Amino acid sequence: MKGILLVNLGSPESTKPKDVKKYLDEFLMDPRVIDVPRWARILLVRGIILNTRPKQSAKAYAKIWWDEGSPLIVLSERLQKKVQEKVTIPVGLAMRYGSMTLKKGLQELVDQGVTEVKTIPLYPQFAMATTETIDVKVDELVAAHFPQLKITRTPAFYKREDYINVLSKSIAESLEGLDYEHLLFSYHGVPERHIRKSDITNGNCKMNGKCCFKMGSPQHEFCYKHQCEITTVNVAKKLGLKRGTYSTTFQSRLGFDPWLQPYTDRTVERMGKAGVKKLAVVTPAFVSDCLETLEEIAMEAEEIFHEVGGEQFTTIPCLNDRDDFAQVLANMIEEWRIVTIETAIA
Ligand SMILES: C=CC1=C(C)c2cc3[nH]c(cc4nc(cc5[nH]c(cc1n2)c(C)c5CCC(=O)O)C(CCC(=O)O)=C4C)c(C)c3C=C
Ligand SMILES: [Fe+2]
Ligand SMILES: [Fe+2]
Repeated sequence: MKGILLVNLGSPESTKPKDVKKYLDEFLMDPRVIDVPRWARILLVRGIILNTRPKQSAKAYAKIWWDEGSPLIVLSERLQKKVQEKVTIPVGLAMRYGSMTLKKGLQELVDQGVTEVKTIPLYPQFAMATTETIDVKVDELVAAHFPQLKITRTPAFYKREDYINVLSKSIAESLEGLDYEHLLFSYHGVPERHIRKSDITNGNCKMNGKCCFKMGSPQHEFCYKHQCEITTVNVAKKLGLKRGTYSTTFQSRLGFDPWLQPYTDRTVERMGKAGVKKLAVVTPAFVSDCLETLEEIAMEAEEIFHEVGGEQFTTIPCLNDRDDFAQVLANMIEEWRIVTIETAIA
């Protein structure tokens, strides 16, 4: 029997600094997130970051936490339920970090009689720190604990027409009747080094703003920057946005290395200073609202904008458990089910 495992990032168990520290330790010690030699990662993460960040992040989490728990987890669970209602095979949910482990997620499917699993990372764009780390961890778990289990990976879905339609519709709904001057597409950033490492053509991506807009290049299957830029282009096309009324930025940088630019916080500040009064922000790298959207954008970025003279700041919700987004995932599942049936018949 076939089954599905939806996978998201995960959150701390609670907003207590000790739980945030445990979560950040697992997350940041992942070599696909902080991609330096292990000794350097230990020094950086356990020697420096974890001494101060957990307290600071715990305060931020406390501002966005819900009675039911982490918004990211609660929203992922609601999405899983909706997807399950639309398909006939079991749909599980796991997190890459934290207590809802991939191992538990796979085990729950196996316990229901599943022998073939399609993993669906809940990230529209591929990144080494998201999709790749899930794929690699699943392979490790299968080799160690589920040798009979057949796994099918799911490529990033940023250019699927149904996804772009739903993302565009959600933006249009949020902006309906709203007067705004500029729409910012703010994606989670990654260090530029990650883009170079994922470049299967060895150095084709120059990150100079031109190569990532070209179509049909093999490296783009793994180029996070390309996939973010093209998500913006496709949505802008779908919504008929005029040039100059929208732009792409990258948020949440950590550390001192160069990350993808332009940075969201600096852009928001620059726009406010340049006289933009009404700004809207959408965050398409996140499927579920989380710390990075509810706090970093809807609170911090909004505050920056107001401080420099901005008047109206609108944060557009993520796709979360929208019915039409659950349908996009159900479409992906159904396509896989049908292709595998057809292959078996042939
Ligand atoms: C598109 C998705 C994400 C990418 C790419 C990504 C890369 C990345 N993140 C960090 C460091 C942190 N991220 C944190 C929170 C966080 N990150 C994502 C998604 C991506 N990260 C989400 C959905 C969240 C929110 C989780 C939640 O519980 O709500 C954090 C923790 C919070 C904080 O202390 O600021 C850190 C740290 C790196 C280093 C990185 C790429 C290398
Ligand atoms: Fe992150
Ligand atoms: Fe590029």
